[in-house]
Amino acid sequence: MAHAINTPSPAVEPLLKVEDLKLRFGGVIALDGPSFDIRPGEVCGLIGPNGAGKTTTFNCISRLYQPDSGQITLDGVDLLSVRTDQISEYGVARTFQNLGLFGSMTVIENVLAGAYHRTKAGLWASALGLPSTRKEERREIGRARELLADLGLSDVADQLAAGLPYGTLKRVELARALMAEPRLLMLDEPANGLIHEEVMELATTVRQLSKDRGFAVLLVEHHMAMVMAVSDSVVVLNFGRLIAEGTPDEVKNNATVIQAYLGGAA
Ligand SMILES: Nc1ncnc2c1ncn2[C@@H]1O[C@H](COP(=O)(O)OP(=O)(O)OP(=O)(O)O)[C@@H](O)[C@H]1O
Repeated sequence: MAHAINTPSPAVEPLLKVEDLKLRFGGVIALDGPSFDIRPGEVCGLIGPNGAGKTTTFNCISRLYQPDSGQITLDGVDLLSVRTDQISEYGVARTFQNLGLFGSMTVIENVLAGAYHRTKAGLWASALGLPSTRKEERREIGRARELLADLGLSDVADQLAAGLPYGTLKRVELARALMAEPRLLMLDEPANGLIHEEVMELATTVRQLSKDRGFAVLLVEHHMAMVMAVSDSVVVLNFGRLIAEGTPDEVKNNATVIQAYLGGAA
């Protein structure tokens, strides 16, 4: 079966390694040493009760926060020495809880904006319409149209983003992140604002694209059905510490996890 063949094997070297992260905000210990790995083509769900440290971990990896100590490496590269505005060059793409799209641009223009760090010419040369950039631009437009087709968005490609249904915009944002051809895609609560059917559809799409294209996914999400459906591995935090890690089934049946979600201390 495709699923069994594509599920990452433990023999594959991790792409992302997070080791012993510590971060304190004044008197609050937000992260108290979690460590975990994600392999290429693997979807990793990061869960935990409110205040567990999920967003803080996400923000350390996406370089919005600098941990007090610990290590984060992507394919051996020290991500902690990389600035937020450089992470896409290292193969990390992310989506935002409140959509980072431009309403006054068309869907395809928004998706193309995800590619500019990859083009040799860059945004300004393209804006000036220099002949040397036109060939590259045509290639990028072709890629954007393919991605839009993969995400079922061909019909809205030339429409303005403003006014499109929220579920559609979530897919546009995903397409834009994938335009950068990331090795690690980071999703920040993608289920937010979607109805259950849309969430499960998005879960299937993310899982399929990750397997087909071989990129890893870090998913921070409260929607348990989505996390359990999409993840190869699940990492559970509570009070800034890693309390469990395993397959969705292992984590679902873990007594410490159940206790943490019922409100008790781990
Ligand atoms: N910028 C900040 N300043 C001060 N404290 C913070 C900051 N960011 C997070 N914290 C604290 O760090 C702890 C971990 O927060 P974090 O947002 O990472 O948890 P979370 O698991 O994402 O929670 P939620 O599910 O509610 O979003 C919490 O106690 C939170 O109040």
